Amino acid sequence: MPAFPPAHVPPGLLPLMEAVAAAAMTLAARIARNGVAEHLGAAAGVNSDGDAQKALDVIADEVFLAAARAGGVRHYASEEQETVLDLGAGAWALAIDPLDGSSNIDTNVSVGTIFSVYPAAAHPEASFLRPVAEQIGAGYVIYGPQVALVCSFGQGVQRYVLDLDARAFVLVDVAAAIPPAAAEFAINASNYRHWPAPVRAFVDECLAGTEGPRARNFNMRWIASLVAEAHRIFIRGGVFLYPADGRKGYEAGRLRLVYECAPMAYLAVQAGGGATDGQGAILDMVPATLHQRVPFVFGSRAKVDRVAAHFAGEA
Ligand SMILES: O=P(O)(O)OC[C@H]1O[C@](O)(COP(=O)(O)O)[C@@H](O)[C@@H]1O
Ligand SMILES: [Mg+2]
Ligand SMILES: [Mg+2]
Repeated sequence: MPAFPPAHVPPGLLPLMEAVAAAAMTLAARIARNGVAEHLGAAAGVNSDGDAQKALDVIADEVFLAAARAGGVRHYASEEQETVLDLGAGAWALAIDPLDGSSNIDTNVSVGTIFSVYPAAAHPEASFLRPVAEQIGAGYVIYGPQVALVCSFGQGVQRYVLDLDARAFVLVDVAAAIPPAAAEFAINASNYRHWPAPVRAFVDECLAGTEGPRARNFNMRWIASLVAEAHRIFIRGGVFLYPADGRKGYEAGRLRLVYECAPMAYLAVQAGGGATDGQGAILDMVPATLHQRVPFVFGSRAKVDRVAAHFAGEA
């Protein structure tokens, strides 16, 4: 049994997906033993973007860099690396957030890996500073009670679950779809006072419930792991928001376009959902810099449209 079922992967990308699946299994096993022989939440420095790194951020980057080499990747762009690494040979460019949700490592809450694939360009930076619509695949791994890999190569979204006994991912949903509407929203509400008016207006109308303009009650969630929020949204719908806000350093939100928002947007759109920065579709963007941040809203189509309508002054 192969580590990754080949049926829905373009043949040229199969070595990469097998390497990614093997890396995910390696990482999942280490995460499951956190605290036994090593402390994965230990401070490990600061990355080029000024984010504090944990031991697991660095380990995950090493594990996926090795997978990239094995999987035919020429250009490797990681949230944990300052510049694009040129691996010398290979046809692909891989953008990766090796470990998403770092603040949750020691709390035994789901963390993940997010990745995006492009054909390699002639120069390392050109592989990623291009229209994000040129992605040819994207996916994430969630290390949760269950390890799952959700990915798309332009023919809908497939969901795979890790069978620990077989040491292989098994296809469980060939056409994962985000329910078009749902009564859940996810945002870090502690930043309410810093949000722009359209985000406050959207959240206010959700909080007003049956007495408000939406005439229904909503539930709120915040896990502080983008991958975990995404997985819930892919299973039962809802919307995720990490807007720009008034805090220093949050002028464009927190999440990175190349490593987080572009792949999630690709998956969301392939699953029938939407993704916007409030003003325009994420999939229409062209990153100006590798570590660029953007405000990010994605999930069920109707809810994303509602947020966009607030930004347009049409709600
Ligand atoms: O702590 P905050 O501001 O709520 O931010 C949480 C967000 O930051 C992230 O952890 C950023 O990702 P990293 O852990 O890869 O830096 C997201 O997964 C999550 O949605
Ligand atoms: Mg992240
Ligand atoms: Mg990360």
